[in-house]
Amino acid sequence: MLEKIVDRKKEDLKFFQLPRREEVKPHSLKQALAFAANRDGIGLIAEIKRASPSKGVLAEDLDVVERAKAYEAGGADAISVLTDGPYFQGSIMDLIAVKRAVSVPVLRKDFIVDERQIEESARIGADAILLIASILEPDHLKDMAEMAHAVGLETLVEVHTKDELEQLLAVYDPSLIGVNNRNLKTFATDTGQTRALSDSVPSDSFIVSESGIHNAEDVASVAKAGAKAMLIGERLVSDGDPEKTIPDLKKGALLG
Ligand SMILES: O=P(O)(O)OC[C@@H](O)[C@@H](O)c1c[nH]c2ccccc12
Repeated sequence: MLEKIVDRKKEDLKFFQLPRREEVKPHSLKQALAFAANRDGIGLIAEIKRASPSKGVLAEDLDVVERAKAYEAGGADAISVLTDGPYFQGSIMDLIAVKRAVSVPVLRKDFIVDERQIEESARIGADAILLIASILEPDHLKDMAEMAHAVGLETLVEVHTKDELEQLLAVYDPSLIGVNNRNLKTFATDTGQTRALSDSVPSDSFIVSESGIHNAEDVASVAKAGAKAMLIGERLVSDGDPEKTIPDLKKGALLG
């Protein structure tokens, strides 16, 4: 599946055009998450996605601006916006609209494989981008991260397995490491993955646990495993009252 997504991305990049630059104020993802980890025990990146390859349509008629404002009002420390069109029904317009509407940092979630997407991310006002270790060779990932930093973007580097993490750490030491709890072959999620990888993460890196977090027990488990932040999509995108759900989820960090 990941291969299919990346092939389609490369195909679409043949028609790439740079958007005009948004005049927006930058906000640091890392600072926001570190602040929240101290205050609440864990930081939260709340995600906006209409659909996903594993679950199909989650929220087709989603009003992304209204949802982003509700996330912010509920206490989300940052917002992630899926900008992939073919598989997640998102677009850079979603990110532009969200960034204009909130004052928490905004993460661009996409399949970044080409340096032009980095300049694009900076122009649309993203504060940070996701770089996925399973689609970029370690050296390439390092180059892309450095290019991103040079244009003022922060990076969240996502790994799925211990092997991937160790190969990456041999060449590059990211300060924000996302552990994806989703097995990309089966799509199954297991929050235990965060625990399985946390010992291999350098102590000065910040762990963001991603995927499959649905309730306060899941939050407690990833917090105990050493995650300083979590990325939650599905659970929040279809929630009737995210302003109430977000504080309830965060309380999980104080359990057990
Ligand atoms: O909806 P969930 O299970 O809460 O997961 C959110 C997020 O982790 C997931 O959307 C994600 C993690 N890594 C990605 C890479 C690309 C697209 C999406 C993702």
